Amino acid sequence: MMILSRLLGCQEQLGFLHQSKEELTDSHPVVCNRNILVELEEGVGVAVMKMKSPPVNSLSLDFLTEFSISLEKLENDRGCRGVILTSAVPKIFSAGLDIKEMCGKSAEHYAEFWRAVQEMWLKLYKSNMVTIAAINGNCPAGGCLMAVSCDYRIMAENPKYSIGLNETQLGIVAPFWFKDTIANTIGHRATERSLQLGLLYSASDALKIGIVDELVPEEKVLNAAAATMSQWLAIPDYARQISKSMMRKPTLDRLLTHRESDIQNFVSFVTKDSIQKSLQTYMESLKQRKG
Ligand SMILES: CC/C=C\C/C=C\C/C=C\C=C\CC(=O)SCCNC(=O)CCNC(=O)[C@H](O)C(C)(C)COP(=O)(O)OP(=O)(O)OC[C@H]1O[C@@H](n2cnc3c(N)ncnc32)[C@H](O)[C@@H]1OP(=O)(O)O
Repeated sequence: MMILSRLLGCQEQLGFLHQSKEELTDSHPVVCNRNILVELEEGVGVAVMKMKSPPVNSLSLDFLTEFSISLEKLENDRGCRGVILTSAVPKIFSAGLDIKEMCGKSAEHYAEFWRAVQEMWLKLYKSNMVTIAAINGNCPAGGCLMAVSCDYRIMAENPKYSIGLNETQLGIVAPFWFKDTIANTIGHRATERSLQLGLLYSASDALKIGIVDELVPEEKVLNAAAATMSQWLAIPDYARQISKSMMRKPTLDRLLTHRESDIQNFVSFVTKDSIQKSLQTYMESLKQRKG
């Protein structure tokens, strides 16, 4: 019930009611949501989802809810066959889960938050559409999860950007389905090293290890994503979708089977004093780094 009311509440915030005439053209209907801009190029059947939640596109409960609703709308739109996921915030793809959602809140809040994280991943990982991440900035932790849940990743070749699952550096543990998703991308051994050490890879190392598929100059990331999209869309949808599902279903089923216990694990993990302390110390270190 709480989730339903949040979804309904969010649908109003989503701004379907607030579109101006300038934002709606025949060829590029744009939906300006609070955190995500969705632009559907109808003739081509491709939507661009631009995350625009400054300063760092952190994945708050509101953001995740909006993301899942937006993706579901595209999934149900027969005119949309592909999605390019990118960022409208300079230098940042996404800073991952919003740490503020995991600090000093109630157990009920943590459970609701974690269900929204699961939902985002389930929707993205099982999408029937072709999904391409156009990674135009830093991409740690939950940001990396989003990227590796797509079918293909193109990253800006900027030595300042990094990508990876750095959870252990915060004193927390990536859950099994984060681990499964990255292992499906880079293999078991590389995942073991990557997770234990909480490695963040430079763009060039990310290409070498296979977290990303291609590097291009920053200003070409979106064009490169569009070019790759047209190659993938040249394959008949039905055959491609069944192949995708064959590869991903066991991983999806594992979370679906253990969804409630995963939420309980998260809540009991994150409510530990030691974990709260680690997260607070990490947030303070982010603030101090600035100064
Ligand atoms: C046994 C197991 C059972 C169950 C599983 C249990 C647990 C699993 C739990 C959790 C899994 C979590 C996955 C995650 O995604 S955790 C998030 C990890 N993210 C990070 O480590 C990234 C942190 N951020 C950065 O490194 C940088 O901000 C940056 C490189 C992304 C950008 O650098 P900038 O210099 O451009 O910006 P900053 O000045 O650092 O930041 C601006 C502003 O934003 C705040 N902020 C940054 N990241 C976050 C975040 N992830 N959440 C909330 N807020 C964030 C930062 O503090 C600054 O705020 P102020 O302006 O100072 O207020």
